[in-house]
Amino acid sequence: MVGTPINGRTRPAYGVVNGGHDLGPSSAPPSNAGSDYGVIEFTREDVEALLNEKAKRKDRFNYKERCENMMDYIKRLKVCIRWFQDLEISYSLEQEKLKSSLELAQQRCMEIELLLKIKEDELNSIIVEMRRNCTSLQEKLVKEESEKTAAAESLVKEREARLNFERSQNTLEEDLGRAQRDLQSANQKISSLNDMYKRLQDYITSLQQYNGKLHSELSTVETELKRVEKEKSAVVENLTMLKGQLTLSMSSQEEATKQKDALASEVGSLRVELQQVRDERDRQLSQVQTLTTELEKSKDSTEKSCSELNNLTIRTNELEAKCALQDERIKVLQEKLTTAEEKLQVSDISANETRTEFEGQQKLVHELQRRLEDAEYKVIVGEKLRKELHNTILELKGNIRVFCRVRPLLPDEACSTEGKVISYPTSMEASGRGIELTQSGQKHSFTFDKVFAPDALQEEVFIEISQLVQSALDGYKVCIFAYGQTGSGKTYTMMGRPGHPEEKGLIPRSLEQIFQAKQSQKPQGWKYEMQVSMLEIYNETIRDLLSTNKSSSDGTPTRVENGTPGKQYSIKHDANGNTHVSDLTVVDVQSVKEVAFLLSQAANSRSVGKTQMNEQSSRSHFVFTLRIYGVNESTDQQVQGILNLIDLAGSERLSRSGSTGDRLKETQAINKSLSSLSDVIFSLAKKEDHIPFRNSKLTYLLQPCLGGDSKTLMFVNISPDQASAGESLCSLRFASRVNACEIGTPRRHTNGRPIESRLTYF
Ligand SMILES: Nc1ncnc2c1ncn2[C@@H]1O[C@H](COP(=O)(O)OP(=O)(O)OP(=O)(O)O)[C@@H](O)[C@H]1O
Repeated sequence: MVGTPINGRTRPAYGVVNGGHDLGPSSAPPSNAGSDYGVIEFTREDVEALLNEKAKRKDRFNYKERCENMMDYIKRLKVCIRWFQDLEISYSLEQEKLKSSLELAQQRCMEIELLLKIKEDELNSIIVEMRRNCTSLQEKLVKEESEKTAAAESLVKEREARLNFERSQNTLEEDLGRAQRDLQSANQKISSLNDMYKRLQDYITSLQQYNGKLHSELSTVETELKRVEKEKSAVVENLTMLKGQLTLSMSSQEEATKQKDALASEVGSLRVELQQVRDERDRQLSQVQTLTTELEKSKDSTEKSCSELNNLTIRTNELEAKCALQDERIKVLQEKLTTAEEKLQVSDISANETRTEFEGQQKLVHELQRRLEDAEYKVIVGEKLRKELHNTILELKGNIRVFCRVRPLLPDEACSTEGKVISYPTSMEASGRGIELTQSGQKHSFTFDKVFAPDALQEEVFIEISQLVQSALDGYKVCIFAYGQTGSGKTYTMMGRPGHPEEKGLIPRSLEQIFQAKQSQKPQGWKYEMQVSMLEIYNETIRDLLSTNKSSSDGTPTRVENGTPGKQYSIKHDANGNTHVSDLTVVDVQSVKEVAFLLSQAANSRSVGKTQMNEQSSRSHFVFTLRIYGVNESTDQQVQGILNLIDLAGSERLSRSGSTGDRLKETQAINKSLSSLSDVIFSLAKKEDHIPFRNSKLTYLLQPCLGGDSKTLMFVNISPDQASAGESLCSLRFASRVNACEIGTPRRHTNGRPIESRLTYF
């Protein structure tokens, strides 16, 4: 029997006992059997070794040994039995152990099965859960996938957007770069502008210096001019004397020339005569010769003709005598000719002398005239340059220009016995620009851009503003307004005296200049369109002076209601600084005549009335606007200019004017609007943040001229009489404030068509 492995070990093989005989005494117990037989390993090899031993010892069998061996063998068998018994016990123990462990294992198995079941249930539930999860996950997955697709799409979009963004970022970066470059260039420009500003300031200073120099040059030129004029008068005197001498010498020269001509003709005739005599003589001589030859021939041939010969001799003698006589005559004539020729030479010399003297004098006169013209030209050029520089300085400064005009004393004022109120400084600096007003013994001095004394003619005044008027044609906004106390000459300055063409004012003269320029610029391709509007502000209400829609008079003999009754004309300024007055009549004009007609129509419609201060006092502010639109067809240039000419109502003191009723209301409205004007001017002069343009219709209308980019000129009209000294001083003070106002640099308007032709640009 072969043992089966238990617990990894080979089970011991039990010896086979064949009736007790088969087992010899040599059969020894297993070698490894312990004395205590605790655990004995009795393997198959041990059994086989025992059997082999038995076989070997068969031959040498003997009983004793066999007994001993048997005994030994039995002993060993006993040991083996005991071992087997122990083994059995241990096996049973083991078996029990195994049983118990099997039971335990079974229990464990059951437990495990139970556990497994639980686990299976758990697993099932988990699986169910998992399936559910799986389904939800699948749903989620589907959702996720759709989301993913959406996300992918949005990613694509995002990418595109990102690309776009990157592109826009790039463009933005480029823009940024450009902007930075622009900024840099702007900074450079700013710095260059600053430099330019500094340079301009230097230029202004140098211009001022130059102006001063020009003034001094002007004075030297003037002294030079005076000297030249003196020289001129001396030269003119000299010239007159020389002219007398020249006339004398010319007459004597003429006589001598006549004598010479007579002598020359006499000499000519004598020469002809002499020639004739010579020819006669030659003819006679040839005759004599032929006769002599004939005579000799006839001498030889015949003596018959002695008588003939005698005759011939006589004739010959006669002819010879004649010849001698003629020779003498020739000699006399030749002498005469020589003396005549000598005389002629003398008269030629004297004529030459006179001519050279005359030519010398003429040269001197020409030289002096040229010098005079040069000096005059220099004076004109110097004055023009001074004006231009002055204008440039003012334009650079951006100031409102102020001209002061003092009117002459009126007949009822002339009787004033008190001292002179107005005087004019004669110093070089202030000449033509300064004015002094004396009030209560105190002298107040003012300087303006130009001061016109009472004797200044309308034409002289206009010459000073003609350049400014021209600017309107060149595309500038120009505003000229007259300010002053009532009766100080504002209307006279702006409109002139009606019915006296030589005293016409700035408005008609400006229009003449503009229309002349319009004509003269035609050959250069310029075409102009002009529009006129006229309004007045009466008692803070705008009235359209060109409106054909008039109602009847309001009771005042000279005042007529204009425009639609009760119509409110509103003033608006657009972004370009143009002013629009709603519904105002705008008339296209082609000639001065048309404008003159409109002016007379407006003058008839104006609010004027008699006051204590002025027989014909303007009771409103009059605003004349000429809008000019020019286009050059050859160069495609466009200009848009505006000329505003304003005759303000006169300021007056209620105490002096003695106004009542309507006049009082008018006076109050006038004073209020003029006081708003002075508020605006003061705010501008102080460079305040808020300028109260809206405080009156007048200031709101004038806003672009006072606070914008137009070329503005104010006339301050002054009355020279003693009684008006207070008002004159106020006007002068106000004017000097105006003069100090900076309104910005005038800007030329060179593009864009005046589309809204029915609106008034101011
Ligand atoms: N430079 C001048 N030469 C001659 N006369 C003048 C001059 N200036 C004004 N006058 C005369 O003075 C008078 C008053 O002038 P004007 O009417 O122009 O004053 P005004 O300032 O317009 O007055 P108001 O504000 O009351 O209308 C008129 O008779 C006018 O002819």
